[in-house]
Amino acid sequence: MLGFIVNPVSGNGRGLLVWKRLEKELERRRAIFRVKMTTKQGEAKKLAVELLQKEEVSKIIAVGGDGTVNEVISGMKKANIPCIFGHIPAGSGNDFARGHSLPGDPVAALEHILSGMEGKAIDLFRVNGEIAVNAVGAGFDGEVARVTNEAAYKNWLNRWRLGRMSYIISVIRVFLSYRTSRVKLTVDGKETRLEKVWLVAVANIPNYGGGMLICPKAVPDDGMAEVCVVSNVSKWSLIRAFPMIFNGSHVRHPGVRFFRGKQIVIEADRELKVHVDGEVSASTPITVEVEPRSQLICG
Ligand SMILES: Nc1ncnc2c1ncn2[C@@H]1O[C@H](COP(=O)(O)OP(=O)(O)OP(=O)(O)O)[C@@H](O)[C@H]1O
Repeated sequence: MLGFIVNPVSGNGRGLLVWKRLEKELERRRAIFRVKMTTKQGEAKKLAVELLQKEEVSKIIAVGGDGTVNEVISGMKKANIPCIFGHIPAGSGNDFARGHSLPGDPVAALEHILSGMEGKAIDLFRVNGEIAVNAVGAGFDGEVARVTNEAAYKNWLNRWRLGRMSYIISVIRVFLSYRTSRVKLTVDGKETRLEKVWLVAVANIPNYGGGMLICPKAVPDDGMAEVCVVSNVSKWSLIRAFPMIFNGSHVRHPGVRFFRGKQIVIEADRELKVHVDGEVSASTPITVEVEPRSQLICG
């Protein structure tokens, strides 16, 4: 049996519309399924645990965006009952879907899940005990995630289906006031001292923040995390270089450095906000550990 967890508010309401289409399609195919709708933040994790413990599901499918993907996989790991994860993208960013080349159209994505193929194993990260599926970011982008979450304009813009706009406003607000920091980065025991750091991103897939290619060489099943550091760049040089991140050409910029490893420790001279798959959850210091090929996905 298939278990669906739907975030109806993902993608500014797209989650619910996508589910209505899928429900019709599942009924037409006489598929046997259970569905659970989230009613608040964080609930998808609990629902995944319930589906695994109380129903005999062979696959759990998250309908929503990257926040929902994170919560559902976190629940699956918490329940510790092996099960294949499937995803139907209905969020605003959908980095997981892009990073794993999943179909964007909901019915095509369902077809893909129903096709019965064996799951493929992907790496997960553990960040101070919590699960990360796509990426973790400390510094500038952690602060952007915090400001967006707390902003009064977020709900207002969401109501008008302009969720992306609130993110852009937050980027500009944080950019104007952001102070860089000193960071000690330890990758598999090897320390590097970094000055004037804007951000440290640790990625499992190349895609980031809904369309950026922060770590173009990240591979989701190689047992390694790819680390991108942006440091020693002035504000104006950063503005000029920013568009390069959309096609991955920032890799040649002198202010951008990459590292790779299985265990990444980020410490800073002040507390830096950290986002995990786009949701603010921690502050530095953090330890990111790769859990190699620890989740099966329909991919
Ligand atoms: N019923 C609900 N009401 C309010 N928030 C919810 C509800 N259900 C889930 N959430 C929260 O909505 C947030 C956003 O969900 P999600 O990330 O799936 O969508 P998105 O932000 O539109 O997409 P993306 O992350 O791909 O940009 C998550 O933090 C989740 O916990």
